[in-house]
This record gives sequence, C-alpha cells and structure tokens, in this order.
Amino acid sequence: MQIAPKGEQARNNTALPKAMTLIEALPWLERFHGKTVVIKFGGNAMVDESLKAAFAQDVVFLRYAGLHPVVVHGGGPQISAQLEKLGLKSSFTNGLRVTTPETMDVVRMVLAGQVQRELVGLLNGHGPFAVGMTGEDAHTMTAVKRYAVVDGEPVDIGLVGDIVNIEAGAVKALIADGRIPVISSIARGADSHVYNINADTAAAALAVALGAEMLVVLTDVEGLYADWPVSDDVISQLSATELAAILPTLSSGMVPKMEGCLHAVRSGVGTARVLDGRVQHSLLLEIFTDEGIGTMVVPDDETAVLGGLA
Ligand SMILES: Nc1ncnc2c1ncn2[C@@H]1O[C@H](COP(=O)(O)OP(=O)(O)O)[C@@H](O)[C@H]1O
Ligand SMILES: CC(=O)N[C@@H](CCC(=O)OP(=O)(O)O)C(=O)O
Repeated sequence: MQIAPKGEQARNNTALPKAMTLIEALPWLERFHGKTVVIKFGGNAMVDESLKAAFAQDVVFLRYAGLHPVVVHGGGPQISAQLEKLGLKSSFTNGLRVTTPETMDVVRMVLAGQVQRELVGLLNGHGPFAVGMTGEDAHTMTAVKRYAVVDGEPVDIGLVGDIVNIEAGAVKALIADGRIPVISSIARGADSHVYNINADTAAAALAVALGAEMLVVLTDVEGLYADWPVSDDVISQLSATELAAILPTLSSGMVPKMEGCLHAVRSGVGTARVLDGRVQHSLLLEIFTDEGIGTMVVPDDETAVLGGLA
C-alpha cells in the first residue's frame, strides 16, 4: 500500500499540461481512428539512430491509437554508400538512379536486406507488429521499365520501373491482422525483371491502392520550399492545382516526392504531407496536434480549413 500526504495529489497539478496535450489529440484521434496512413521514410531522414528510434515509436503509437500505419522506406544514401564500398559509382537522371543489373543487386540487398530489416527490428522492439516485404512479394507491385525524359527525349536509365499495378491484398491482410507492413520499393516486372522503384513513387501508388486517408513523406527538409534554393520559405499548404503549376519548376529529389503527392490527392487520398524527418516525433506532431508542420497538399475541392479540423 502507498499513501500520499493529505493535499499532495491535488497540489500536484504539474500533470495538467500533459493532460491538455493528450486532450488536444482527441479530435484527431476521432478523425483518424481506423484510417490507413502510408508513411514514406526517406533515406536522408534515417541517418541518425535516435531519429530512427523515435520514428519507430511514432509508428507504433499510431498503431496503438487505432490508425493503420503502413511504412514504405527509402534508402538512397545507404545504397550509394554500399555502391561506393564496392567501387561502383552512383549516377542519377532527374532524381532517379541509373540502375544497371549490377546496381540492381545492390539496391535489392540494401533495401530489403539492410534498411527494411533494421526498421522491422526497431518497430518490433515495441511488440509483434512489423512485417517486412518488398513490392515483389505476392505481386504487390508490378512495374514496367521507366525512361527518364531529358530535353523532351526519353533516356534509358536501366532497371528503373514505374508501377503499373498494385495487388494490395497481402498488405490489407497484414493490416487486418493488426500488423504494420514495412515495404521496400522493389517491384517485379511483367517481363519478370526486378525493377528499382523510387520510394516516393511507390508510397504514393500504395496510398492510392489502399484508399489511404493520408500520405506522409518524411525527408531532410522542412517541407516544400517556395523558391528553392534561393529561399527556404516553406509552403505550408497548397492545392493539387497549385502543385501541378509549380511541379515543372522543381528539381532533384523533390520531383518524385511532389509528383507522388499530386497523384495521391488526385486519386482519392485525403491529404499528402511532406515533413521534416530530422525533427524528432514530427509524425506525431503533424497528426495529433493543431500546429501543422511541413507542407500539406489538399485536393482541389478541400477548403483551407483542413489545416485545422473541417
Ligand atoms: N523546392 C524544394 N524544396 C525543398 N527541397 C528541395 C526542393 N527542390 C529540391 N529539393 C531537394 O530535395 C531533397 C529531398 O529529396 P531526397 O534527397 O530525394 O530525399 P529523401 O531521401 O528523403 O527521399 C532536399 O534535401 C533538397 O535538396
Ligand atoms: C529509381 C530510384 O532512384 N530508386 C531509389 C530507391 C530508394 C529511394 O527512393 O530512397 P530515398 O527515398 O531515400 O531517396 C534509389 O535507387 O536510390
């Protein structure tokens, strides 16, 4: 038995702000309970051990809060580091890795064998939730060869694919079983080649196929900068039409990210958000607090009020 001195519990009201923080989350919990959230964890956001651990906590928190998180992970910098160790060079065209068959072996090994395994391990430190798979498994993602377009001309970039079909059954079965799917962006081609898929593109396609409420992209910038690299003013919210208008002006890694966000909101996903993965717990802050952070893309018919509660 433990006995507190008279009045101590009543005076001990330092806990009130904590209670208010929890209460602030209530409308968002009501709104998102039972909804699927596809989270893209970018390779540039996973450089730090404490960030990876905080990410795993956030994702498991979402699961316990009654949402259905699905993780699609990147690993671009990790692939480049491994290629370098092997004496192979990395080259990109329009933000896409030029992927020879030799490079593809390394992409598959790093994404499915290292990055995915590590994330599954971190998530499963909190319970038996995470199940790793690649887009190849159960024909979840089918790809066709993708060409980069440079000066209006198609350029062969090797085994880079575009997703043409998603069979979401295996992912849905995992969600229904209370698991957290952790998916590497590799897909089988109808021609039985294995293709390297940009992880932003894969996450967006999966969000659409799952009818997700939200696509969240965690990266290494605060959001979409209005006039990058000249300024770093973050665009906090923009409509699909506004995004389509600025898409041709974007460069490097932002191109597949924002193309994915646009595709998602134009295909039924409620909102698409780009967040700073370098900020600990940015995922929870974005979903469960009133302060929106990063960039939110909303469908054209949504009003600005989506930033708060509609
Ligand atoms: N308008 C922009 N706003 C923000 N970042 C931009 C913009 N245009 C290009 N970038 C670049 O895109 C990068 C993010 O893409 P990328 O490196 O592929 O990240 P990730 O590994 O998270 O997918 C940023 O670090 C920045 O250098
Ligand atoms: C075709 C293509 O470029 N694929 C990417 C796949 C990994 C990825 O997208 O990782 P990030 O999200 O960390 O950039 C690559 O090989 O780097």
